[in-house]
Amino acid sequence: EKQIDKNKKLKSEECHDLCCISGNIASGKTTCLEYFSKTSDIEVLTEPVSKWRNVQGCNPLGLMYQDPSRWGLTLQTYVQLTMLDRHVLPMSTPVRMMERSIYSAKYIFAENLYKSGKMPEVDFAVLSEWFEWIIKNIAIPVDLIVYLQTSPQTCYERLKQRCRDEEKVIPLEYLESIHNLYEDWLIHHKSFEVPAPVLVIPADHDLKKMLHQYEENREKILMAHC
Ligand SMILES: Nc1ncnc2c1ncn2[C@@H]1O[C@H](COP(=O)(O)OP(=O)(O)O)[C@@H](O)[C@H]1O
Ligand SMILES: Cc1cn([C@H]2C[C@H](O)[C@@H](COP(=O)(O)O)O2)c(=O)[nH]c1=O
Repeated sequence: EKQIDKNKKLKSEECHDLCCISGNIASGKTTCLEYFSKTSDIEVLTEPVSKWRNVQGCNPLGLMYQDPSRWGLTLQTYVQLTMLDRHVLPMSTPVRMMERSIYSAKYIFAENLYKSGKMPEVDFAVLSEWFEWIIKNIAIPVDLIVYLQTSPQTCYERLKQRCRDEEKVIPLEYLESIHNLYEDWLIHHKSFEVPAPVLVIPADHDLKKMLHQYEENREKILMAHC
């Protein structure tokens, strides 16, 4: 009976659900979103990486990896803007799945640049003031964070296999830092406030096992808010 109620609610206009798929670089977020995009009544928003690689003919992602101290703020400001743009898009389906969020851009990537000494204090202060203003003045509801939990080594192998030009300079240590920041935030609750409940999915497995796990968690993911 509870199940029928949930299904009714899912179909009704009132029930909207935003689920953010989070995890390290090359952890399998896009692959996960592609899988769920085959479900009807779900809107899937992947990260606008193509914009980060090409804004009016410039490539802030590539520039950041070449010279993080000079271009970190430029990239993170643009990431913050494009994430915000995604968050405020009116929802046209009962469920939206989105790759990462404005929170992970700030709490993981900007934080990593700053903590590793690659973002100057003044840049981090300006970015932080922008971020604080946004989350104070604009509603950014998130109902569930799905954390694809991988080892940095797995991501390193998948990253090499995907072979994005800009990312060829990424060493394993970079993925380890990102991993530790994710773990401190979403698992150990040691750093920043977590804006929604977290569903942890172990994601070192092969694709077949991953798809099986997505099926097992389908209801939790798609009905987080209902
Ligand atoms: N479970 C998996 N096992 C092996 N390779 C995978 C798996 N999931 C994704 N991949 C591959 O790893 C690379 C990164 O996956 P992707 O979904 O683009 O990650 P993300 O969006 O998190 O950066 C891609 O080449 C993808 O085909
Ligand atoms: C959110 C965010 C991302 N990046 C970088 C990290 C990766 O190189 C790409 C995103 O790729 P993924 O395969 O989807 O993880 O963008 C960044 O530098 N800063 C950020 O805030």
